[in-house]
Amino acid sequence: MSENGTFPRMTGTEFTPEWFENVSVNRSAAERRAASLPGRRTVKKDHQAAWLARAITCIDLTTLAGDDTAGRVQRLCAKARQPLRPDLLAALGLEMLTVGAVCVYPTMVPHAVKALDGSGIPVASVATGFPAGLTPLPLRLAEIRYAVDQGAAEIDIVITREQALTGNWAALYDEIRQMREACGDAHMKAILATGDLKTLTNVYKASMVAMQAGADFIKTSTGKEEVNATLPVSLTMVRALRDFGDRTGQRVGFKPAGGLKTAKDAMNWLILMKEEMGSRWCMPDLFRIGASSMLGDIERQLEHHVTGRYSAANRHALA
Ligand SMILES: O=C[C@H](O)COP(=O)(O)O
Repeated sequence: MSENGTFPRMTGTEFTPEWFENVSVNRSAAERRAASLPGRRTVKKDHQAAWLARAITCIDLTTLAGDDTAGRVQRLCAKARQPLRPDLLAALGLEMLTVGAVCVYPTMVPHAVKALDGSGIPVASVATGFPAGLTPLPLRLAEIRYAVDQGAAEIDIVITREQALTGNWAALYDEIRQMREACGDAHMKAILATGDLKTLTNVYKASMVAMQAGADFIKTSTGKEEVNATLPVSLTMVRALRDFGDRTGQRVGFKPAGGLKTAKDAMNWLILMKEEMGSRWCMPDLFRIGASSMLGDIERQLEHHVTGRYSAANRHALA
């Protein structure tokens, strides 16, 4: 949440290709900078438990599987309400901790809304023909409206990769703008599916177009591409959102997602955000981690911090 206690919606800008058309991202420089991040001491070791607790508050706890059921979603929501065992929470000196959101497919939204009632945890829904985004645009827009009607407060849309791959940036802008309208008051996260975009230059340009079209967050991946969230891609997107913020004063959030499974991943991405954007971007209104199976490892690491022992991984099996 922002300082005034609300989640401000982004307005975006007119389509402004001058802000990105001549940009070229140097891959080896991005890779070098990304490789240096995990070793940095930005987040001190002594404070790691606090940072891991912070990471939990930024997780979009996710299930996006073909065999999802109401029961699985209910169990996930119970975990979202109480992501850490009460004894660990108490040992860390925390009274309460919840995840950032629960992220599900559209038909699972009503189950999640019901299970999270009264918790203040928002339900996020993927939409727009997730993960490929290749259903006709009117159907993709209708899917957004359906999910919002069912109670989703956040919508994770996917972009049409073809428009990025062919440099049809105006068409990409128009499409995302329509999705933005369809979201109404719901927050929109734009998934770029960066593993499909071939170059970091495309990643930068697609990020800029999504933000101009009014995305509240830019998100790396669906979790279904061959390559999902990586640090060089994330660095490129974060630089784009920093440039966008410098030009417009708008604060867009960032969501890495896909293949992030460990407490170490959480720390690496928090270090990236802190180094590139400052502590303000390490809060759930501006940073989320999309993950179906990271929470268990964070819980294990926090248990080790508190008790000096690791318990078996299957004690923290869910999420
Ligand atoms: O949006 C979140 C991702 O789909 C989660 O991907 P994951 O299952 O690899 O954690």
